[in-house]
Amino acid sequence: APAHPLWPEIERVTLEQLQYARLGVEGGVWQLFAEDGEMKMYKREEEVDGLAVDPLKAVHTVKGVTGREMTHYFFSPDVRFEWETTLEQMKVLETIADDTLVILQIHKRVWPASQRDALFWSHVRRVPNDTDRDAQDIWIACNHSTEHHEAPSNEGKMVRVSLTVCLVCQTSIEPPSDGGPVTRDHLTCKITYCSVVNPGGWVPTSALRAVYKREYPKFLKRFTQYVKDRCDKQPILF
Ligand SMILES: CCCCCc1ccc(-c2ccc(S(=O)(=O)CCO)cc2)cc1/C=C\c1ccccn1
Repeated sequence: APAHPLWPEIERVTLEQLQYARLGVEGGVWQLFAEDGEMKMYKREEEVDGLAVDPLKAVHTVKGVTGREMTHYFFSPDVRFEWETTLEQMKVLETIADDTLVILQIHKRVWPASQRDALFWSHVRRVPNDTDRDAQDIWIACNHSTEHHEAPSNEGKMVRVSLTVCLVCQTSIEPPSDGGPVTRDHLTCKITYCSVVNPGGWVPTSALRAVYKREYPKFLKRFTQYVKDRCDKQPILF
């Protein structure tokens, strides 16, 4: 593993997020707040210092793509503006490895809040499926707030959010009964998207909850559709 000061934290948080994502939404602590076809979005209403920091967990089933493809396009900064509609600026501050970056994002101002930015490391990895031999490997992409000497301190101009986000994908293949080649019609990708975003500064709780209720379903629908469109008619990446 690369000898970078962030590496131990990247390793720990990525694996913690993997376990967290794999916990179901049973137990009655999660509130279903949006549903669209296969996509189900849950939240927990929590406040930290009077700020709503509502953990979110979404589950979705997407046909015709693999977990490697889904997490690749989630991780790749080159395509982020094609699906992330609330992004205004993005800069890769450091390339730690080909699967690990430090990114600064400035998001569009969301009325009535002041404009926010997010500074985080981003990591993607394949996790061998230790429980089920003939299942495909699991892929996880994880974004977690960090400090970085290259990031502007932007006194007073921008409020910095802190976030931990993961996208965990499990691909399954239903091989064709006629023994023919596996095509995208035989692929199903089960995804779990988890996010905890601390808005970093005062936002009226009702306004923040309205933003999340509007933006998260839109975001996940748009992102997964983007990946389906990109992968259509392309060779499958397992
Ligand atoms: C009023 C509060 C404004 C919040 C501004 C804001 C901060 C952070 C973020 C955000 C959302 C998803 C990620 S990610 O999953 O890592 C993918 C890479 O971009 C990183 C950052 C968004 C948004 C603003 C809107 C918003 C809120 C949810 C969902 C979608 N948009």
